[in-house]
Amino acid sequence: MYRPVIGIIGNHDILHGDYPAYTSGAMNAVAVSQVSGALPLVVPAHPDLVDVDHLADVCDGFLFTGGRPNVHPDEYGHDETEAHGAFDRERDAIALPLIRKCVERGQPILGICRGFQEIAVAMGCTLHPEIRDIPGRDNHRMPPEGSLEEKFEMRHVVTVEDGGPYHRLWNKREVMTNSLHGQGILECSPRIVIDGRAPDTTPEAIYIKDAPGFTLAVQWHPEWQAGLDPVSKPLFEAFGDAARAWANQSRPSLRQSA
Ligand SMILES: N[C@@H](CCC(=O)NCCCC(=O)O)C(=O)O
Repeated sequence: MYRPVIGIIGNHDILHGDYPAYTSGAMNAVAVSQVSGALPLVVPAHPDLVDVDHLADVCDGFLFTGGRPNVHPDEYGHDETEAHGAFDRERDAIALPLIRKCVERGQPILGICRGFQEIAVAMGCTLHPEIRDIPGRDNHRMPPEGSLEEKFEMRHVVTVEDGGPYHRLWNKREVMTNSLHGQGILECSPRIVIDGRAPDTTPEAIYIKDAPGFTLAVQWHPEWQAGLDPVSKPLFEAFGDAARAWANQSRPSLRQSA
């Protein structure tokens, strides 16, 4: 079976105190390779190094991963405040136009956490820098200390719409998810459908209205134990199927030679 190429849009990082690197958590690559059945390609998301049109032609789909830096509020018309924390302007400069390009041409995208927020902003939503400060909302951040198991522990239910794409994927309307974010969607744009919410109403699962391709994005981290988790596995499998279908349609010669 042809393994489509999935570009992984990760982060600009500093390793060992001073060594600049373009990184993505290993669990993203594992999920893409072993669950989506695709070739994972980590992309250095910097406009001096890659261009969006070239990337879109090289890859069959894109995973927009989690990442601690926040989308810069300039991208949705808000002023920068201390609560916004750190940024990755270079990733913003690649991710947002790439999302718009993929949506326009029907190329599959999957958004995780920061990636979910990028997809929302690229389609016109605004973000709140710290959703736990909104009255009635819970703290969705990960515990500051603890093992990976503790950080990625299941924390709350997400309820999805009856008959929507997530309901069809899981054949159930309530699923348990982890939670490792501080920001969240504040004002939703007409292009984004909020399909799933946490019990405190925080948007957790979205897709893009009238998009010709796969555009699912979740605020939690399905890459955690993606091959075992009954919620993550169908999500990554469906993403891989969509990327394979894109490759079949856009690059049949590559597929036949594989
Ligand atoms: N910065 C955003 C997004 C949070 C997010 O993606 N967290 C993942 C952290 C894991 C990692 O470093 O990859 C927010 O806080 O809302």
